[in-house]
Amino acid sequence: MAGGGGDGDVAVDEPSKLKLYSYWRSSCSHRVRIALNLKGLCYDYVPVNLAKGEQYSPEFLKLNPLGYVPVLIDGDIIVSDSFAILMYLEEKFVQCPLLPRDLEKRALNYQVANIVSCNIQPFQNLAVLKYIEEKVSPDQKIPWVQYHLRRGFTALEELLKGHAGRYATGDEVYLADLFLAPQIYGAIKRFNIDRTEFPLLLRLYEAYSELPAFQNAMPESQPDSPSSSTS
Ligand SMILES: N[C@@H](CCC(=O)N[C@@H](CS)C(=O)NCC(=O)O)C(=O)O
Repeated sequence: MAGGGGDGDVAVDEPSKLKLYSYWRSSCSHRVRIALNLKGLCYDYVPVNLAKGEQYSPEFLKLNPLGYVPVLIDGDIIVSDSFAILMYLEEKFVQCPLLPRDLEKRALNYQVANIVSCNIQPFQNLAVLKYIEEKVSPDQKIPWVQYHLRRGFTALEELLKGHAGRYATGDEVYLADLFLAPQIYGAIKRFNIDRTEFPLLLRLYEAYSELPAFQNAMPESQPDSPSSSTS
């Protein structure tokens, strides 16, 4: 409750704190964590352990019937899917815009976001990898992800080479960067893509690693990370 002081004061409800259901290694949660940090928004971190199947608990399925993180709670409002969450945050909190005013650049940001979220990330999802492990072969899991990563990254290098500045679409951080940083991180750390194969993406990744909003969103910095000092 805010307010207080004189007898005539009326208690006013404070805006409720944002809550993010997240998993430390989830690239989709990672995108949202970067946006929350960039916009300077405090939030409560609610871990959902995907490795233990907590995404399928009845409580979590009430929030997102698909059983995926991230989910953002803002008071009575529940938003799932990272793209929807990012657009929600963008419209509600105007500071540090995630979309450039220039229409062509804006379209490019949407395009990069969709390449990552539709043509790369779904192929490495836990449920998909489990399916390949069981129905195809455990040995095929990593080559499968690497194939789709290489295909997507090759397109992204080509697409961005005429537009990138310090960041993906110029010298300011925008939506495209929020999708690229977690995806490049995963490609290097989890799926052993050779850093030298994609020089432009590697250069962007190095630029992100200097920004506090990106550093604090890293998987290792999350409370549920096995390497976190707070977990
Ligand atoms: N389009 C959704 C995809 C969400 C998604 O795939 N989340 C993954 C983690 S990055 C997940 O929860 N996977 C759980 C599973 O595969 O069981 C988004 O962008 O939020």
